Amino acid sequence: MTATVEPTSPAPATPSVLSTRGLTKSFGGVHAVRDVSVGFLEGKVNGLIGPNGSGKTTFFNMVTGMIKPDSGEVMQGERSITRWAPHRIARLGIGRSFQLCRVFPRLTVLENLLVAVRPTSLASALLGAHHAPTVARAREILARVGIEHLEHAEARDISYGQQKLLELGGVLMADPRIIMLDEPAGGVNPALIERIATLIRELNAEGRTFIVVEHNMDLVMNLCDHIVVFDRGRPIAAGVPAEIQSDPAVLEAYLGV
Ligand SMILES: Nc1ncnc2c1ncn2[C@@H]1O[C@H](COP(=O)(O)OP(=O)(O)OP(=O)(O)O)[C@@H](O)[C@H]1O
Repeated sequence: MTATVEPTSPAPATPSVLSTRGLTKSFGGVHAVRDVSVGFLEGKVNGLIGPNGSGKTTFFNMVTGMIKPDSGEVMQGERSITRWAPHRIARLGIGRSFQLCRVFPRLTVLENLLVAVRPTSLASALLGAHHAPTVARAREILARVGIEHLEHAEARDISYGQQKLLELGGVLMADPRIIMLDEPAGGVNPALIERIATLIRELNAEGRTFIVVEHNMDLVMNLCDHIVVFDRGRPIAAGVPAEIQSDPAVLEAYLGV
C-alpha cells in the first residue's frame, strides 16, 4: 500500500514546493525510507519529525541528491529532480545543513563562508578572500547570523552552537529559496537555540521555505506551520502542530503507547 500523507493543512491551496512520490531506500535489509509520498508547503516552516532511525536524514539525503533512491521521485513543483547531482539541486535554490555540523575547523569563520560559496576548490575559495563583493557579502551574513565578532576566529575555537550558526551562514551564501536544516538545535545551548529560531522566523518572513528535521519538540511546535511525522521509514501523520500533538499514531510512535 502506498503511504501517502497529503499536506492538507494549514492551507490546502498552498502548493507543494518540494514533494516526493513513492520514495524508497534500503540499506541491505534495513528499509530506511519506504514508499514515501509527501509534500512541503511553499513559504512555510515545514517540520519533519520522528523517532530515532525513522528515516529523516535518509529522506533529506535523497531529496538533496546526496544518495540515490532505490525507487520513487523527488519533485520541485512539477519538475522531477530525482537523481540530480547535489550541486545541480543546490543551483535550484535548495540549501541544506547537516546533522553533524560541517565546518572546516582550521579555517577562520570568514574563510568558511568563502569556501561555502565555492565548494569545488578550497584554493579558489581562499583566493576569493581577495574578491571584495564576496567578502562583503560574507560579512553581511556573519552579521545576520550574529557571529561577526568571530570573523577571525578559527572555526574549531567557537562553540558548537556558533558553528551551527556558521553552517547556516554558509547555506545563506548561496541565497537559497528553500532551506533544509537537519537538527539545527541538536547539541546547542538554549540561548543559541532561541537565536537560531529567531533567524529561521526572519528568513521565513522574507519568503524562504524551510524544511526542518528536529528532535526538540518545543522548538518544532513553536516554529513550524506544518509537520510531517515519520515512523519506521513512512509518514504516519501530517498537520498543524496542534493536530500532531494530539494524534494517537504520533503518540504511539514516540511513546509506544
Ligand atoms: N548508510 C547507511 N547504511 C546502513 N544503514 C543506514 C545508513 N544510513 C541510515 N541507515 C539506517 O537507516 C535507518 C534510518 O536512518 P536515518 O538516519 O535516516 O534516520 P533518522 O530518522 O534521521 O534518525 P535520527 O533521528 O537518529 O538521526 C536506520 O535504521 C539507520 O541505521
